[in-house]
Amino acid sequence: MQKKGKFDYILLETTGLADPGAVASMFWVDAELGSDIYLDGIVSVVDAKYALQHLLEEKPEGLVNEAARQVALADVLLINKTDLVSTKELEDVRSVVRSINGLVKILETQRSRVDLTKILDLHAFDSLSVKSLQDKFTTSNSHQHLDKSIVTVTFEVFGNVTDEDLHLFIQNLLWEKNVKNKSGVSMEVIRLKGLVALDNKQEQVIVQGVHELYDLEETQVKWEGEKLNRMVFIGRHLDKDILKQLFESALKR
Ligand SMILES: Nc1nc2c(ncn2[C@@H]2O[C@H](COP(=O)(O)OP(=O)(O)OP(=O)(O)O)[C@@H](O)[C@H]2O)c(=O)[nH]1
Repeated sequence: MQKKGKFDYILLETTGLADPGAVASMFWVDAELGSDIYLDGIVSVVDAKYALQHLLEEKPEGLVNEAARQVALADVLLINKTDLVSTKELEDVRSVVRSINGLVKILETQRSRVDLTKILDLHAFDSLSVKSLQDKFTTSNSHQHLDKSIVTVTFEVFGNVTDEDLHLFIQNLLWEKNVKNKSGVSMEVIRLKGLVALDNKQEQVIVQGVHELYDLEETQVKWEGEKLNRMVFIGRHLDKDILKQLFESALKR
């Protein structure tokens, strides 16, 4: 790529089978490194007609369903070709997408025609997303449609956590992968978002994670009243009760 001056925006289209998480991780640069580039957000497109077939396809043990992974990582999801399906079929696609990713913003399109302001400048990875995280947090937890499927798990817990205990909680999940579900299978977190209360900070802190990368960012928003930590996990083999218990035990007594 050669161009004088700065780019306004870089849109990177991956191949159909790509894992967007791996690509996103490369661009998710630490703000302190002073890079001009920041990761704005991940947009995925599914075809209304074939989405269910692809999303619900069971892959052999150990293999991931790429379509479901792309939905899991998306900040915005276009359900395209809505003219080719009935209202009921569209509703089914929407509900499966929602069960995989409880945070994603869904847009329904024909010929992928979309208002650009809805897919650019998302700020999905920075502290500006606090408001939207709060708004979205009302989403309920997904019920699993398949045992091995990707789901969204959310919970809220009052309290404070120390910096160290929060890092330990996240690292056990993302790095050590030693947090297991009730069947003894390690939980696999693909995307993580949270609003947390650190014991030594007045402001709300946002946690973001993609694959094994994660980041804590202090926001400008001060806590008011009781501090309610909100966590969202998207991944496989997740168990809400165990995750919540673990987070609770990380909180300061
Ligand atoms: N009926 C209908 N057809 C569409 C729509 N959007 C795209 N198509 C048609 O679908 C065909 C395939 O286009 P796409 O599915 O967009 O193909 P693509 O995503 O570029 O293909 P890959 O990158 O290989 O996945 C083309 O003939 C398009 O004109 C739509 O909303 N409705």
